[in-house]
Amino acid sequence: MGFFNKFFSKEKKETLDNGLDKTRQGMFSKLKHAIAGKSKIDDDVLDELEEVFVTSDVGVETTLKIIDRIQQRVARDHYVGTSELNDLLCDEITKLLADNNNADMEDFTVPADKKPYVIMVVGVNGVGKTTTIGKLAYQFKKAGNRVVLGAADTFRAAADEQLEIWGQRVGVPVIHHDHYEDEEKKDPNKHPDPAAVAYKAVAKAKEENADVVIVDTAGRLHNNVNLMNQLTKMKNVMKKVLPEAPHEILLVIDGSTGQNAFEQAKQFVAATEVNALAVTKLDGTAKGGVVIGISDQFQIPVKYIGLGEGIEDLQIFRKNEFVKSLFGKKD
Ligand SMILES: Nc1nc2c(ncn2[C@@H]2O[C@H](COP(=O)(O)OP(=O)(O)OP(=O)(O)O)[C@@H](O)[C@H]2O)c(=O)[nH]1
Repeated sequence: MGFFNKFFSKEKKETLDNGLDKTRQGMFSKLKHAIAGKSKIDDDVLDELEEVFVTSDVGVETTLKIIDRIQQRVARDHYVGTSELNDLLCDEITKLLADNNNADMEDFTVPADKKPYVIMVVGVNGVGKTTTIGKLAYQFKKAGNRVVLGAADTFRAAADEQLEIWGQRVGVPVIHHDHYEDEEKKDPNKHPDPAAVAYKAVAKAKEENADVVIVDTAGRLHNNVNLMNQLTKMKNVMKKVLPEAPHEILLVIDGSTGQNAFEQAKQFVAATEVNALAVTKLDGTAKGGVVIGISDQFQIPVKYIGLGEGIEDLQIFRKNEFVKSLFGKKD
């Protein structure tokens, strides 16, 4: 599908229920199988349950926590029938996620006392970084904010162009490196300094009294040290314009890669001070359980979830709604 068609062919945004369809169906069929012929939650059912969650990409540690909680409930309430399992799981997983103390965001607003609010977006190539930036810009603008984008992924020429298209689509300015519009200076072997773009973007946002500036970064460098050095340089340069910048380092991870998403998150969290997460591509995958594990394992809030390619297909992650949707519960 062409780049533009992705936006325009979508008539309405994905609902959470639609987006999580595959994950829900996958988990349900496994759960059904796990309790087939059983009326009571016993050790065998718990063993099966463990397998269901591990194979649904929830991750081993988080799975063990869930099983432990169910075990305690069963011990406390003596006889718990398998018919109650769904409610029990929904209840305990919601509580587990609430335990990490990360309050859900209310809406797409940025703190009024941090102006411009600087978001640096990190993640490996192809996870949906640029798309997430475009969707975020759309939501922030819709909420009445003035938005500036910074195309600081100077390692891939296409990244610039893609962000420019998003900027035009949303109607927000995109700050590029100096070579961007100067054909003569374009040299595929020379990468303009991403830190210079980050600086320009924050300076422009400050000058224009913008509310939020979202800065893209390169997805992959030759090694972790390089990546870390570059991200550090970008942060330091932004601080020259605004000492408290960046306020947010948003790591974008691809939920459809399941356990790989965990590994990516681990590496980035070790390399830089990630303080917010976005998990993309939850539509069309049965691996959505990974959000439960990620939310539990990293003491970093999952702020956003990507549920499709359209401009409106980014939602605020609300633990309660997410778990309810996953277990097919209606209010
Ligand atoms: N189904 C689905 N596709 C998505 C989602 N988010 C992004 N994509 C698609 O994933 C592909 C990669 O997205 P990009 O935004 O280009 O990824 P990136 O991380 O910026 O990657 P580079 O531009 O290669 O650095 C695109 O085809 C997007 O349309 C999502 O939530 N759901």
